[in-house]
Amino acid sequence: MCSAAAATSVTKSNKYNYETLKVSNLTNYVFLVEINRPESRNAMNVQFQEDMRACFSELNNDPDCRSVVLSGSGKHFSSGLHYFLGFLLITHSCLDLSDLSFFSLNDLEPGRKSFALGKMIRAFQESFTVIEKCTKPVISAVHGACIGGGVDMVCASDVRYCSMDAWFQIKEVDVGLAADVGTLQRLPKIVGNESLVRELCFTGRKFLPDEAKEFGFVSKIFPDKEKLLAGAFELANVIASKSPIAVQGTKLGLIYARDHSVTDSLNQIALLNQSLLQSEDLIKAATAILKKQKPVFSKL
Ligand SMILES: CC/C=C\C=C\CC(=O)SCCNC(=O)CCNC(=O)[C@H](O)C(C)(C)COP(=O)(O)OP(=O)(O)OC[C@H]1O[C@@H](n2cnc3c(N)ncnc32)[C@H](O)[C@@H]1OP(=O)(O)O
Repeated sequence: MCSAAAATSVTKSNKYNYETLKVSNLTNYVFLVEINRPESRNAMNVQFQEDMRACFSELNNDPDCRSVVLSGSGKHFSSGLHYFLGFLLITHSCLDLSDLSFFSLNDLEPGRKSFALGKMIRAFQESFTVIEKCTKPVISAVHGACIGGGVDMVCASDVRYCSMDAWFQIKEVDVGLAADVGTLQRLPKIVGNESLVRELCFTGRKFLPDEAKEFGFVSKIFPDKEKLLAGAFELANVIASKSPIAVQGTKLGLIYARDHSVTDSLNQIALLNQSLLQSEDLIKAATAILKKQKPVFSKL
């Protein structure tokens, strides 16, 4: 079993060097991504969004990565949207990423102001959608608070585990906005209980691990953060030991099926597998079963 302490930091290479994320390469193709702004309880700022987009696109292309554990450093998983960004939303100001100056959208006429806000929202959305676009399974390991943007983030991951001290809050209504970066779109499909989803989204009430597990938001609860990470790494290692062709084809199939009809999804998987069934991984897996050996799959 892997521990957080056994993680090898890969920040020495330029590849995974981020201001707001700490990326470590665990053994056997497993990566750990930690939101690394503990002083603000991992609040999500503009730099964080940029780092997320870059990091998950890199992980997606990295043949040495087969599964990812997503965690938060310090006391909480994430306090959600950074206060300052909330303030910018209220004042309708924008950060110009080319020269890091602020400009007021209020100087724009309504049509242009509306397009500028749309662009900003889509950039926010993409910083979590990259988790879904990454074909390597992502396991969220939540401890402490997981608020607003934190819930949006874990909704985009493949598996959600938490520790006993975790709590969740879809807090957007309390800050005067309709959640617009993934919770309203993904949560109903995760939970399958529209009545409960609406209750949680309309009220912003906190929910705790036992309730989250009861309605299928998290699949396992661990006594503390250390055991949570150990459990998440154990799962990530099992996934990483399988054929990467099979695992990544499965993620593509599951996400497609979530968003399309059964007929369309059967067609999609037939088209995908008419290519993937020609992989050497099938022979390797079958031979290993017959010989009672552990298969070793090539990098993908
Ligand atoms: C990319 C995002 C896209 C979509 C966003 C969707 C909307 C939302 O996320 S709405 C939710 C907004 N978040 C909140 O309302 C949470 C506010 N924070 C808290 O409730 C608490 O801080 C806490 C997370 C429960 C943690 O409590 P505690 O452990 O007692 O720490 P504090 O003393 O409260 O805070 C320590 C330190 O962190 C700063 N901080 C906390 N949250 C944020 C934040 N969201 N943004 C910026 N900074 C934050 C807090 O100000 C403290 O700073 P000091 O300098 O030490 O005073």
